[in-house]
Amino acid sequence: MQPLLKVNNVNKTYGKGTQVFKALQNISFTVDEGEFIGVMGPSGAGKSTLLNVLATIDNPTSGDIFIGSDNVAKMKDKALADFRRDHLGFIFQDYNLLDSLTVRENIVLPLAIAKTPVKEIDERVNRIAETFGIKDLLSKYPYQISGGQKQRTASSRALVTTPKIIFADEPTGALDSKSATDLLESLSRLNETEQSTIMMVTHDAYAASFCQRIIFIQDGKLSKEVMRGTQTRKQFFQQILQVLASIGGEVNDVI
Ligand SMILES: Nc1ncnc2c1ncn2[C@@H]1O[C@H](COP(=O)(O)OP(=O)(O)OP(=O)(O)O)[C@@H](O)[C@H]1O
Repeated sequence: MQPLLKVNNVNKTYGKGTQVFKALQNISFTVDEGEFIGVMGPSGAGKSTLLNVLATIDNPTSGDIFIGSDNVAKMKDKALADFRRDHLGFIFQDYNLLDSLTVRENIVLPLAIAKTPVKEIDERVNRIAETFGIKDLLSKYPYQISGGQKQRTASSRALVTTPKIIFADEPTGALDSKSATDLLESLSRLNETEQSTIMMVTHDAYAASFCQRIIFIQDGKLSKEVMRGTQTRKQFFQQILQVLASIGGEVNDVI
């Protein structure tokens, strides 16, 4: 597998003068194409900051971030906005759906902006709605569907443009356990069948156990890394709990 994401010596500081706070310090790692990688760590460790910097939502203070052959850390605003629209997908905890649009219209939005032909739009929407199990909901409005269904709609919208990489920040944070499992299984399936590259921040060991690899952040630095390898998901879950206990992260002991 080729590295798709290359992070070299990334630093992020907030504030100025004596008020400087180092949220990320010398972060370096790579993510292969087709990997499903998790980011974990104690509250305030820098997980969301890292995701936001990699996802071009925030600028690093220094360092390089290659997505494919493009160094997004050095890109200017206009090029960055185009790159974000054309190559990146986002899933947030609070869905960010537009209430005045149907489920279908919400999913179609990024394709319509990219002026995709109608026939192709129909094919793509049907396929992604099938993957996320929301085909019967396409004509409903966000207020008519559950939180889990909203998140599967938001995930469909993030993936319908077949982005190079999907960034998910606590995507199961607001979901009940059944809805969380449905979402995580859909993401895993997509990762396996379409080789989608997914990076997910989560504080939840159960959600993390669906990943192939987890990197742990502590005080803005990379501290540990674990691979699922040939372990079952339950064995991986136990391993993640052990690492969390050793670094003082939150432990969410459900399976
Ligand atoms: N805009 C900002 N200005 C100053 N400090 C910030 C800013 N954003 C984040 N921080 C600080 O940077 C550190 C990392 O924050 P971040 O949100 O990345 O942590 P996290 O690991 O995602 O935490 P949580 O699990 O609680 O969401 C925290 O100490 C936070 O207070």
